[in-house]
Amino acid sequence: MSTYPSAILVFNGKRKSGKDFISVSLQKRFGEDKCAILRLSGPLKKQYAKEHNLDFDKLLDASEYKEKYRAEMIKWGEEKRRADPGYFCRLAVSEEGNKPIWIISDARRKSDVDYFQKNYRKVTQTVRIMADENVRIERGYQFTKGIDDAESECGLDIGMDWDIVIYNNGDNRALENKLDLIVEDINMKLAENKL
Ligand SMILES: Nc1ncnc2c1ncn2[C@@H]1O[C@H](COP(=O)(O)OP(=O)(O)OP(=O)(O)O)[C@@H](O)[C@H]1O
Repeated sequence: MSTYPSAILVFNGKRKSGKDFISVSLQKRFGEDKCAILRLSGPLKKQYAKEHNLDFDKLLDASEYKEKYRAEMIKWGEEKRRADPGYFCRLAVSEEGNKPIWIISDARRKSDVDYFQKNYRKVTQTVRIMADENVRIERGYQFTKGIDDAESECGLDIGMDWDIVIYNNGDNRALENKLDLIVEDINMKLAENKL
């Protein structure tokens, strides 16, 4: 079940830039009762598993199973999106969108951003998480051909005008200040009915 949200943050960032870490930090600040994290990759995996008779739980963890199907699953996802660009966004919203604030933790394509900007224009803000490559490597990133050079990882690297940019290079005090400001701004706008 979903309700019309009061505020949406649509996140994008390279692998291991800290999208999940920051989503959870922000959710804690807003309160879990008010803020939901919507992962677009969740419904993709669920649908893929369903249509291909696979074990959904194994697809979600970092097992060999996931690696085996990853490339095939990306291709399948692209085809679904081509036919219906909002397909996975709609599924994510219908499963998790029952709290007033949504964090979309993993927008990967222009069509993902478009979906929220088009359907929830007034309440949507786009957020780019930035981290240097050496920091991402320390967090476990390893360039993988066919994945890190594919549209699913690079589709939003250029041509976007982000509402908010968050730097996550290890200075956690600066990060916390930034997250506090984001939460303050949204809470203030909500209180003033500006969102
Ligand atoms: N500011 C931070 N302080 C401490 N640890 C961090 C910070 N940012 C990220 N990490 C850690 O780095 C690792 C990668 O971060 P995270 O999973 O959030 O990245 P991601 O962008 O969601 O990655 P992926 O695209 O692969 O899902 C995690 O173990 C996370 O806990």
